[in-house]
Amino acid sequence: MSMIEFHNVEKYYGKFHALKNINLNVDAGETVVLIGPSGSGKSTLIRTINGLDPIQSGKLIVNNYDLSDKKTNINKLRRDVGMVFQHFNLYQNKTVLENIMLAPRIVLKRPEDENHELAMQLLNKVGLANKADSMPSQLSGGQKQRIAIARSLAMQPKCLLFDEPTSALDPEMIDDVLDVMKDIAKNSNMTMLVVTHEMGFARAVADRVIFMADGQILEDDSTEKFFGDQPSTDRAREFMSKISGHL
Ligand SMILES: Nc1ncnc2c1ncn2[C@@H]1O[C@H](COP(=O)(O)OP(=O)(O)OP(=O)(O)O)[C@@H](O)[C@H]1O
Repeated sequence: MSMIEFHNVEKYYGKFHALKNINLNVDAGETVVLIGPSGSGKSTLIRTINGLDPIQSGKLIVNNYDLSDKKTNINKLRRDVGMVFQHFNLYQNKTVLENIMLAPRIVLKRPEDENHELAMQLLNKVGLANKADSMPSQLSGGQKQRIAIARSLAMQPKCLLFDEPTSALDPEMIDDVLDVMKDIAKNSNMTMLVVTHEMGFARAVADRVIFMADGQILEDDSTEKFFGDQPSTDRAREFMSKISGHL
């Protein structure tokens, strides 16, 4: 079953053509990694999926919601499609536990004891149960990102979008965050779309790798093909050789 379908999608920022004729299908439960040079449209593409960036033409269906139709209730869609950002976006004046419990309480009306129990389970899952009563400012970047992931998971979404979740982190923090993401990819049925330069993560858990350049999808390959054979386009081969230090 498809979770995400792009049909001939075009996106402009003013006159700038940011997404060009995007056709993409992601099945429920798939883990897909998006790579490509800076400015190629990766963030724009995943931000269209939960309606953060509107599209101008084509058809975009996410979890059976039609994002090409302006009447679609985006807030309902966002209950099922979570997003983890590069800069965490935690509520600074709320404790870690409150950060995780707030949206399920307000949006899902989850009963308080159940909400608390699930939040604590998620804190355990990301290895930060001892930080429940801390404020975000007391955490390292890697810890903040693990809390942001736990907060997204608390909504029990069907799909999670990650926009360069480790790019703002010190190198020694990155693996802790990637381990949490690998665990989700391996042990849940969630659909995951991840913009990242972490090729080790892509090799370990991605079903597919998508390479973008200049607002277009140039490669959409199985992980085995992308890393096993050479990518088929010159642009992707050139990109991979530039980042080979990270492999
Ligand atoms: N709000 C905006 N208004 C105008 N132009 C934008 C806006 N957001 C992005 N762009 C432009 O769209 C292009 C694609 O940006 P996007 O952030 O999607 O690229 P990216 O592949 O995610 O890059 P990076 O890896 O650097 O984050 C860039 O040229 C960028 O300058």
